[in-house]
Amino acid sequence: MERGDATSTRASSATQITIDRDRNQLPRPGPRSWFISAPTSCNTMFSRSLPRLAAPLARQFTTATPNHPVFQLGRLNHVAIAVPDLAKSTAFYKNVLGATDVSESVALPEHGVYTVFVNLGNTKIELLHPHGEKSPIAKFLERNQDGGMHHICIEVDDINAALAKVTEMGVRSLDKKPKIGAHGKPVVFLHPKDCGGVLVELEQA
Ligand SMILES: C[C@@H](C(=O)O)C(=O)SCCNC(=O)CCNC(=O)[C@H](O)C(C)(C)COP(=O)(O)OP(=O)(O)OC[C@H]1O[C@@H](n2cnc3c(N)ncnc32)[C@H](O)[C@@H]1OP(=O)(O)O
Repeated sequence: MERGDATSTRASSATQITIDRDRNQLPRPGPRSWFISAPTSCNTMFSRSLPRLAAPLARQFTTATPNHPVFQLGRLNHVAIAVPDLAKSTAFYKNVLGATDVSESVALPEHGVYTVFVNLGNTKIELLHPHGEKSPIAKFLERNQDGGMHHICIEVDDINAALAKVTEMGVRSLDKKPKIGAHGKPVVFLHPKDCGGVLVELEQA
């Protein structure tokens, strides 16, 4: 069922949600299931976005207990760009665009990348270059030989709560547990196919 079908199949949606809540479980993860499954934490948002739904259904949502801890989304930490030539791309931001706060190249073998951070003040650009033969960005660079935008990183205040919520809503994370990312803080990556075609990194701020 697509999001636009919600009002026309109101009765079946309500039944589904009630069954899921009563079993204390949510619908199985699957493509786009998080648009329609309305887990308990989104109940207020869901009911606001469909104000014409019957009032008893909205009240039923707001009294339910979330199955996961609550977390807050923060600012955009960085936009990562995979590049075939790290020195050349660093020079572009430094010498052509005039960036003044540019880090040295740092090897992160546990992530299979070298990174350079270009600090713009309001956010950062992370230049990524493959490190080692099993780099997770190698295939990406094979497909995008001039380089390209690889992921975005958004801060959260509680990475475990964020991971629990996205998992509950059917979004695949690429690791079962958070890893320590480029800033020495826990991170998780979310599958680009579940995030509108963009690889999304969440970082605990
Ligand atoms: C240091 C740290 C930090 O900032 O803290 C980092 O940056 S580490 C940065 C490097 N680490 C990571 O990226 C870790 C998470 N990444 C991964 O686990 C992987 O790279 C995946 C995202 C699962 C992709 O894996 P893999 O390349 O083996 O899969 P694949 O080539 O078969 O791709 C599967 C589908 O996803 C798409 N796809 C692959 N990478 C993508 C990306 N970056 N953005 C958007 N779409 C992407 C492909 O086009 C393909 O779509 P089609 O099927 O339609 O063709």
